[in-house]
Amino acid sequence: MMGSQTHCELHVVDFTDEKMKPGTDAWLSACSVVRTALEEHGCFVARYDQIGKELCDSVVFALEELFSLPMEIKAQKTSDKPFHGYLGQVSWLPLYESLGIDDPLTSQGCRKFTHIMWPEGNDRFWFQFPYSDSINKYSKELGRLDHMAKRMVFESYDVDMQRCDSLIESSDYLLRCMKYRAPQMDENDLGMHCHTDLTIISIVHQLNNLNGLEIKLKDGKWNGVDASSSLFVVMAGDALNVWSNGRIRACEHRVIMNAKKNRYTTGLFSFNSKMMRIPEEVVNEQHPLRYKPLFDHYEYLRFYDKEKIKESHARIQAYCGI
Ligand SMILES: O=C(O)CCC(=O)C(=O)O
Ligand SMILES: [Fe+2]
Repeated sequence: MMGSQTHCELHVVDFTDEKMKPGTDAWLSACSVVRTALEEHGCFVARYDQIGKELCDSVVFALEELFSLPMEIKAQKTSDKPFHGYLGQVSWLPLYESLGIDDPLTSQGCRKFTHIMWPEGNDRFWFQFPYSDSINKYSKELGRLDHMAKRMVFESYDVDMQRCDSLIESSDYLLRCMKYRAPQMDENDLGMHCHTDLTIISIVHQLNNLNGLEIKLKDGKWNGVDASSSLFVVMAGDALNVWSNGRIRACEHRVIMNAKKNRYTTGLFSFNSKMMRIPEEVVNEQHPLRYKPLFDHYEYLRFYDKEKIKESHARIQAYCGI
């Protein structure tokens, strides 16, 4: 599965630009790039330097410790929602392991997770120098990027900013932490099969600078994304496809493990805790209403759990198509 290119075919939005604030020309033109990118490929690459190498290193160190815990301990992180708990030792994804941290933008969320992994009250790992609060700090910065991306999407379709604020306020977050070990001689290089996420937006970061994430472009070609501490892939999930009345594509992506070392990635996943309504601004003559106008995100997750429909279009259509 060789031959994918770097991120050059994907749209890049530069959040390191000081002028990137609502109301500026830089912001306005970014809004239009974001909309084009999401309609074409379901994602864009964000250049964002608020996290920095040092914080990344400390999160990598934290994940190394976390995944080196015994399997029985990791398996204690369970959840009634798909992909929120521990996943590992999956026969068809032998390289892959993941753990979800609920509510990672708050220090209580991070602490609660710590207590599941270290029930003796071993806060040493999270709260002592040099990793003190690093996961929380890291997640909060990703959260800021998530909010900016959502504002840009709403603005690009001329949807009221108050409705964006209320969507953001009712967003639940999950930090998925992932580890892929290097394949052995007799194993293939598939880290994660092609899929779309069930989220509103997922922000994926190749944390320890090892490539592997590939995006399926509009024309069906696979496009690799360069790993860097300052590059983040902002992907539309199924719920954003529904919100946009099908105009934004849910991003199809996969992971090919060509690294010889353990690869660590994170994804900040957002879900809507309240009913989401398709805004009338995205419905018009050329784009007649495709889905039932009220979308219950957690019911959709339960539907996925029950029906296990792999293909994104078929899944969304079966759940809320009209
Ligand atoms: O690890 C990656 O690069 C992507 C992971 C992913 O797609 C997911 O967890 O949904
Ligand atoms: Fe994904």
